[in-house]
Amino acid sequence: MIRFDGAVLRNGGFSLRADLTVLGPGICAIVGPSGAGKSTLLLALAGFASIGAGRLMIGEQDVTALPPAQRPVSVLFQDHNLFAHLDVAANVSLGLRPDLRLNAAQKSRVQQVLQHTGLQGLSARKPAMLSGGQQQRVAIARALLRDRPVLLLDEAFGALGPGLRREMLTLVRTVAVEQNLTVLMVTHEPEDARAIADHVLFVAQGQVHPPLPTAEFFAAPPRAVADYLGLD
Ligand SMILES: Nc1ncnc2c1ncn2[C@@H]1O[C@H](COP(=O)(O)OP(=O)(O)OP(=O)(O)O)[C@@H](O)[C@H]1O
Repeated sequence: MIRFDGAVLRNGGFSLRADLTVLGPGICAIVGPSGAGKSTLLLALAGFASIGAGRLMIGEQDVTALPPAQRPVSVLFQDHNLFAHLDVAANVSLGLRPDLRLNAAQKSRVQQVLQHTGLQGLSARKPAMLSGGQQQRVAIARALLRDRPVLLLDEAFGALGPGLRREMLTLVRTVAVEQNLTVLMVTHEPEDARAIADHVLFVAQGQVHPPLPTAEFFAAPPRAVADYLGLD
């Protein structure tokens, strides 16, 4: 469970009000107009944007003042930040140990995750020898190894074609269910939300609106959402 209590999220001169609960585990899509504050919301969850008032709870923990590395959160941005000089296995292993000194059990977990993300045959390749989708899978594999209960995706699949995009969404869904994750996923594609989200959360007009069940969000959208979706 994620809860913002009367929170004001700050990103430079921009501020965003948030007073809501996201129930987990499950997938919550974040939609809204460009510049509304969707990334700011994820940055605040990850600890990279400050919370100027109120508080943020993740599970039973008040994380309002916790630095990013100590939060129970892993983040995947569109720019997947792989290290060019490290092969796939090493890039993924960074999720477990930044110094790459893995014991046998940890090495076997890396192999498991590589298999799960369909990368087992590619573990010795450097990122430059991978397709965009394969690179994104490496980034997902690394995020999954971090074993944090909350996964944040910021337009993580925006650069992929429709087939790969669907494949990645399915992978996220599968892994979220298997690992009991709470996933918050910013997307510009309402179809992504329809495809895998349990809830949809709308960000607009300086405010994060409470999440609605996906079917309800699309079937009976509030006025501002209908405008955003281009419905009459
Ligand atoms: N470092 C910053 N300093 C000042 N203002 C910022 C900073 N980063 C973002 N902003 C502003 O904060 C507002 C929210 O930005 P944010 O990136 O959260 O929106 P978004 O909904 O994710 O947008 P998009 O869909 O276009 O990616 C925007 O008006 C943006 O110009």
